[in-house]
This record gives sequence, structure tokens and C-alpha cells, in this order.
Amino acid sequence: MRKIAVLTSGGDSPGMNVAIRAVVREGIRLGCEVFGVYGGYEGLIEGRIKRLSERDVGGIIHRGGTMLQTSRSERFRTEEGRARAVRQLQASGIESVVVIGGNGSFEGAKKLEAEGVATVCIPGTIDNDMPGTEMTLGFDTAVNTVVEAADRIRDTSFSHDRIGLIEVMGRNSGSIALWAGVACGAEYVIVPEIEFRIEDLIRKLQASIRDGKRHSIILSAEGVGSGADIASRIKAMAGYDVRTTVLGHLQRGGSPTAADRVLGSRWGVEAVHLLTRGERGRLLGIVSNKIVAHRYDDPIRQENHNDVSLATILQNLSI
Ligand SMILES: Nc1ncnc2c1ncn2[C@@H]1O[C@H](COP(=O)(O)OP(=O)(O)O)[C@@H](O)[C@H]1O
Ligand SMILES: O=P(O)(O)OC[C@H]1O[C@](O)(COP(=O)(O)O)[C@@H](O)[C@@H]1O
Ligand SMILES: [Mg+2]
Repeated sequence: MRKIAVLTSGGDSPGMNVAIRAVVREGIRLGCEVFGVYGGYEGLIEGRIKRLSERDVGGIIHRGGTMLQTSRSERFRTEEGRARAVRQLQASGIESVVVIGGNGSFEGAKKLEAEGVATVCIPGTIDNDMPGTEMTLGFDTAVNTVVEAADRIRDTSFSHDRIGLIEVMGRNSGSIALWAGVACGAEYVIVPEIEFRIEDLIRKLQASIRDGKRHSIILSAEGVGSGADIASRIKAMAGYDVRTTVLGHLQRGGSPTAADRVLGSRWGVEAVHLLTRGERGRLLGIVSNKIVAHRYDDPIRQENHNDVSLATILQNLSI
């Protein structure tokens, strides 16, 4: 009987539980024993491994976070740490691992694969910054969370004739800012992929005010620096009343959207199918609404997630 483990690693993202549920239930349905590793790679090093039943993953489909918990593990970056992780798997007779996480976790999975463990990687991060997929698990939920917050901030910005600047997550990626910006009708977006000139932003704000619109919403991605700093520069240069909101970890939690639940279910099932067919060393993705599985050793195309044309759409539609 095949023994498969599943773990979540790096920043959590809404939908990780959905993927865990799918791996466990599909694995057991196909006659595998499925194990949960608690606490990501750090937990793997420590041998925090427990066999899971179909019932153990009940009641989690609608929950954010990850029931298995997660970690950022420095030890796993070392050869000794990984050797210990491999020994823990061997001690439980586990030959394959489904890793749910972002880019860093994917790097870790490649190393596990090279050390003889069969792995499949599910892209789980709110950042939408992974190669070979148009979407990552949790991105849709995070974007919806930002849009909801931006709508609220717009209400009060309008009442007070103020500018609301919202700093959103995304490490080095502007995806959340661009998607949420278009979806909430933001007046301006500041992202690492596009050169930012404060003079352009101020010109745009002045044009709006001349036109009779006295409030605006600006989304800035954390990758361009502090939103509060940008706000004080705007205040200093143009004298506008800018209020900054840093959404922070609010964006990482919450019930996954239907889109994330469907994606997590499809990927969890596919990961098990690959491993039971002996197909290993695969990074899952979704391209043109089709599930794809890239070999780790293939050059994996970096999709243009941060389609900067979204910034043009945003600019042209927000007047
Ligand atoms: N080059 C690497 N080699 C081995 N393990 C890595 C490597 N990069 C990242 N990892 C492991 O993956 C974990 C998660 O990566 P991180 O970048 O924090 O999050 P994410 O996977 O969400 O992008 C790291 O804490 C580390 O344990
Ligand atoms: O969880 P932490 O340590 O606060 O890290 C914050 C970072 O994690 C993220 O929320 C998610 O990124 P990862 O999925 O790559 O971990 C980033 O947007 C942000 O830069
Ligand atoms: Mg990442």
C-alpha cells in the first residue's frame, strides 16, 4: 500500500485546507494510507507526522488557514536538516509527499525530490507569483478580501473628501494590487512591476479634483515600500489629506472563495493521481482552466500574472 504525506509550508493561504481534504480523501479512496505532517518542513524535521482518516479532514472546507499549520524553516535549508526530514519519512515508510506552498516551498520540494522522496507541489500562496500557473491557491480569496476592504474605505473617503491609500501584500509581486485595483475601481495602483513617479500620481489626483471628484483610492503593493511613506510624500508635495491603511495579515485569513475551493479540490485530487501513477517531481498549475503538471526539470514558463495591462485598464476606467 502506498503511503503519502501532505504538508503545508510558507505563508498560509485560504484554500490550503481544501487541498489537504482532497489529498486525504482521494488518497484513501484509491487505497493509500495518507499522513499529515504538522508544521511544514520544520514539523517534518521533528517527525510530527500523523495518519489521517477521511473524518479527520471533515468540517475544514470553509476554513481559512491550514489545519496542519505551517512554518518558515531555516533548518530545512541545510543538508543536515533535510537529511533528518528524509529519515523521519523513512521511519514511517512514507515514500511520497504533497507539498502545498509558495515559491520557497517549491524550492524545498525540489530538494526533497533530489534526495529520493517522490514529491508533487501544489501552488499555495496569496501572492500569485509562481511559475507555470495563472492562479495560485488563495489568491482569489485575498483579492476579494482587499476589494471588500477598499469598498469600505471608499465610503469614508468620499464622505470626507479624502484620499485613501491602502497597502496590500504580495512580497515582490503586484498581482493583488492590480487585480483588486481593477475590481474596486481604484484611481491609482503602485506596483513593483511598473516604474512609479509620484509626479504622475499627483497630476492624476489634481485632474480628478479639477473635475469635481475629491476622493480617491490608491492601492500600493508592499514590494514598493511603505504605504505610509508614500502618503507622507503626497501630503508634503500636494497638501492632500491622505489616510493610510495597511491591510496586512487580514488578507491571509478567511473562508476561501468558491473559485479557490474548486481549484484546491482539483489540485489535491490530481496530486494523488500523479503519485499513484508513479509520476513524481511535478509542479501543478492551471492554464486556460486546464490542470497542468510541469516536471521540475522542465523549464517552467513564468506566466505573466502581473499583467501590467491591468494597470492601463485601471487608469483608463477610473476618472
Ligand atoms: N532554496 C531552498 N532550499 C530548501 N528549502 C527552501 C528553499 N527556499 C525555501 N525553502 C523552504 O521553504 C520554506 C517556505 O518558503 P517561503 O519562501 O518562506 O514561503 P513560500 O513557500 O510561501 O514562498 C522556507 O522556510 C524553507 O524551509
Ligand atoms: O507571514 P509573514 O512572515 O508575515 O510574511 C509576509 C509575506 O507572506 C505573504 O503574505 C505570502 O507569501 P508566501 O506565500 O510566499 O509566504 C506575502 O504577501 C508577505 O510578503
Ligand atoms: Mg512566496
